[in-house]
Amino acid sequence: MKPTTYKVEADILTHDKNPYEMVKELLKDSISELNLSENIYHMIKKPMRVLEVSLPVRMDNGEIHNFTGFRSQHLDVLGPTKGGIRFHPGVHADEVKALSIWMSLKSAILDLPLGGGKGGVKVDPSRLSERELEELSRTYIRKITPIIGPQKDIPAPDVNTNPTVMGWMIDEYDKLRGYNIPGMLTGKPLVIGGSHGRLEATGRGVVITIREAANVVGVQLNGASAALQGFGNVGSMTAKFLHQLGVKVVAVSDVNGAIYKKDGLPVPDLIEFTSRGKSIAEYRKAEPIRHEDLFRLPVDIFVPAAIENQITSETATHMQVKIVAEAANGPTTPEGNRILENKGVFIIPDILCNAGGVTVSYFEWVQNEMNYYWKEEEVNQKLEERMVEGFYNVLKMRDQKRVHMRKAAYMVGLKRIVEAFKARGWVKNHDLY
Ligand SMILES: NC(=O)C1=CN([C@@H]2O[C@H](COP(=O)(O)OP(=O)(O)OC[C@H]3O[C@@H](n4cnc5c(N)ncnc54)[C@H](O)[C@@H]3O)[C@@H](O)[C@H]2O)C=CC1
Ligand SMILES: O=C(O)CCC(=O)C(=O)O
Repeated sequence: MKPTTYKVEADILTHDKNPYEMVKELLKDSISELNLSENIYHMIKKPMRVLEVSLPVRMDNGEIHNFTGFRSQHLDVLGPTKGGIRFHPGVHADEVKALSIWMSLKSAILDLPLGGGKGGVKVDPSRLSERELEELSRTYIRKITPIIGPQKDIPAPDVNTNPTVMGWMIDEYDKLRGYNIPGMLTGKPLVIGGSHGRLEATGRGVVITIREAANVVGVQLNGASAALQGFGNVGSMTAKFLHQLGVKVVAVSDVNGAIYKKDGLPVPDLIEFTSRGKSIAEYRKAEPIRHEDLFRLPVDIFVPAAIENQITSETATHMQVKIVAEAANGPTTPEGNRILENKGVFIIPDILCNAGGVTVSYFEWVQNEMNYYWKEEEVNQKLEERMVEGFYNVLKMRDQKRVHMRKAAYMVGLKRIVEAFKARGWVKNHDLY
């Protein structure tokens, strides 16, 4: 029976797990490592604009439920702000603020002419009918229309949103504007201006960074083992490309359960299974394990591909891995990070690791703007070049400054942003040191 109340989880905002507090600490540290003044921290710590919207939706039972949504636009010094929209019960203002800051850094590391934005609606979409979901998606885009646009702020998919949702959203925007504006959001279905390769892009980019990290660490990928948390767009595509490189994906999970197979899961079969709307917990060709066991497996590569705050002081203590590839945004708490760094784990930080998504979104937007479309090989080749260049820019910073990969990634992103501040005259030389 359909629930008639739409109660969502309480905010879990202890200070050390609040992603906005986490990202501010990291910004402060990295700015000081670059010997830049606190002026830069003060300019960058707050999003330039955060909009909160009320989203009344008539539910199938006739009642009106008023959901809450947000859009945070962090910084447009490098170009229009850009970033996904998530539908999740845990969405809150500080989460979208942090996610928008990560988007600014991500685009800066990959040398994209974009700033950072992010949006979200506090909702459990699994409780909505398709009609309710469509109405919510259209209502959300109407409410944020005054602040978005192809030269202002360009949304895209994130957790629990996908090309179908993007299709409804762009249709609503086009109706309001009176003509079609394909570059207004990315991650669209191909037939209405999406890009080849966008669906796979984040996972493909994650695996490019894993391949390069494996070279640095000395892990032979053919025959190596991996465990993944989350099997949605990013997790499943990461599994697919790891499998293609000969990596044994021994364990995966989703929100409902986790499974294990010592000799490696049949990844293509699992992707086919979950694409039919089934959950990992229902897959019978592998052994069910507990969520927490996923973190205890001795594997070469661990990929968090779900939500924030999963690698914590509790879980990191048990991890026995060589590489952590942060496919999710903000999956590691500061304490979890310290534990992994002390163990000598090579961490590919989120703002580098998962940047393939926004990179191909940028390519989609470019194709929309010129109204000329590339073949998939061209998109993938351009993605490969950007990811490899981003990876080695961060590695170089790590080696020059003798810092860990996360701080190095922040430093690469911040350096570019500060250059843009200078170029626009937002800061003068005396503000910098
Ligand atoms: N979709 C994209 O292009 C990009 C996504 N990301 C990040 O990647 C992560 C995953 O995003 P998507 O794959 O797009 O979302 P999705 O909605 O397609 O999949 C999320 C997956 O995580 C699972 N999950 C949620 N909570 C979990 C938990 N507590 N334990 C285990 N599994 C859990 C869900 O069941 C689902 O399998 C997010 O952090 C997102 O911000 C980052 C860059 C781009
Ligand atoms: O594709 C995009 O524009 C944004 C993807 C995103 O939300 C992310 O990288 O976290």
